Amino acid sequence: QDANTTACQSNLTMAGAAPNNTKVLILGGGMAGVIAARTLHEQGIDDFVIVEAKHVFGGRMAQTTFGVNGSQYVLEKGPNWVHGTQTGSGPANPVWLLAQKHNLSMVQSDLFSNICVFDVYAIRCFHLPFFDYNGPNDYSATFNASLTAFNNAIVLAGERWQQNKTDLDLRSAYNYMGVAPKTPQEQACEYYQIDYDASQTSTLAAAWNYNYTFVPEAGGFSDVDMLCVDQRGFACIVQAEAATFLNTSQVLFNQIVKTIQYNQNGVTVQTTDGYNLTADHALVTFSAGVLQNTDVVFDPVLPDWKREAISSIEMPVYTKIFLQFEKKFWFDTGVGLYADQQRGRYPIWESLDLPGLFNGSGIIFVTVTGDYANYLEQLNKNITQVQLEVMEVLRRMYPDAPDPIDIWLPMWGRDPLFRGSYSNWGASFVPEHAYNLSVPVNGHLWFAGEATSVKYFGFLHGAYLEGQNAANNIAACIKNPQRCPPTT
Ligand SMILES: Cc1cc2nc3c(=O)[nH]c(=O)nc-3n(C[C@H](O)[C@H](O)[C@H](O)COP(=O)(O)OP(=O)(O)OC[C@H]3O[C@@H](n4cnc5c(N)ncnc54)[C@H](O)[C@@H]3O)c2cc1C
Repeated sequence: QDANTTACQSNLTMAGAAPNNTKVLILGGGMAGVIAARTLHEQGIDDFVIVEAKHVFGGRMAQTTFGVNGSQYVLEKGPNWVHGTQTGSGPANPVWLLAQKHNLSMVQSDLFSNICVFDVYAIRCFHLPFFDYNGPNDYSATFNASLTAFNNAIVLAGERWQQNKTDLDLRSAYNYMGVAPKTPQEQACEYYQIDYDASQTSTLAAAWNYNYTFVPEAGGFSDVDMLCVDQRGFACIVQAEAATFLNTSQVLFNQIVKTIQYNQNGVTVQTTDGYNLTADHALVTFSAGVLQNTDVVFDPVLPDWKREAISSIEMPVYTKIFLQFEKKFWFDTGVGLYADQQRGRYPIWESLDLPGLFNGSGIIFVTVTGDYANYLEQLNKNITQVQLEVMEVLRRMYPDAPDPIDIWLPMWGRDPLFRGSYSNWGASFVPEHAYNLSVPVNGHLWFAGEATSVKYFGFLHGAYLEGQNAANNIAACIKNPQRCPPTT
């Protein structure tokens, strides 16, 4: 564990004693779980315990210390951006507010064309360079056409939503609009707009996928993205927030929940260490990927409508592969796009060796998603093979590229605490599924997390708002039984 992270978490690195009986068990200490706990506290309810498998808060907000001795940096293996900030006096992204409260170091980046760096003189923006398997190739016109097609698909999705029409997957929406990316360059551009964000191939991503976060007119925040470069780690904002209101007796770290028994009176949770925790209510904040697998057993099994909703959401993998070189030899922009003959093969390259970021670090990372990320997980950390493939691509972009001095990648799909990176609506995931994901079972078993957010699924702010909302509902039920959900 990084010393920096421990500092963010203050005295909460100690696990508390197992409680006998509490009003609420909060299962999972990611963004949703910690904000749910804070909300209960704000509501005057402190009789709760957070049960977390790891020994720190943050969940998918997790970092690694990467690089050779003497040149190491704390990098984010999970979320890196606050997506959407605030427009004028409109609603503010609560994660943006939390980041400011805890003085998180961030840099503004424009994922769709360039990255802007603030230095002492000015704001400087750099433009996206393009490559394919023959080296540099300026297909910026194709990129712009692809951006227009994507924006048109979003408008179309919004119109269909307003008219109560069924969702279209993006492939169908593109066909409908007469857009059919065929060449490697066209497909790389399409990948940049779709798969890079939704972590899934365009045939599976729902067309109304992006309507809220970036669009203030639709109730979202703004189209500004802020990249976290804080060496305490992005998770610091959750850990430092937890330290403002929690005490050690409200936290049980290093406990993996194995079984959740529930009935019309309450909930009993068993952990792999043999703890039996009882409570009036339990709030499950585990990822959709965890719930789709058998890592946690519900007794009795969850009702059909709940299992259908959990099974219907996509939980694809998004993998960043970090590389460090003796010194930088690549583009001066934030992002470079590579078009391979195989769609999705090492397409998005992001430089961290920039003024305002980690200048002089020699670090670049390449992101793969969906099927290709699954393939990398099948290689099971065969880093030699990954390096061979990545370098084959990088040398198509830069024939004289030397070997890296360090390389690392996480395994989100294989991790039993996550089983994927973040949720995404497939075209067969209908609004009723979204509603059913968050609806409590038997009046005592509650659900929250990024996946239960209809407007902001996949995002940190979705997890934040869902944790807050569920805790407010639990508090209302505790204070007034007439406001409890039905027990059937
Ligand atoms: C690679 C990647 C990139 C991302 N990029 C961004 C981004 O740039 N911006 C953005 O807004 N979002 C991004 N996200 C999504 C964001 O990370 C999530 O939306 C958010 O962190 C989810 O929070 P949560 O509380 O719902 O779930 P989690 O963070 O998954 O919290 C659940 C907690 O439950 C714990 N747990 C699981 N199983 C058990 C068990 N059996 N027993 C006990 N504890 C258990 C886990 O350890 C975890 O702490 C990214 C995610 C990934 C993986």
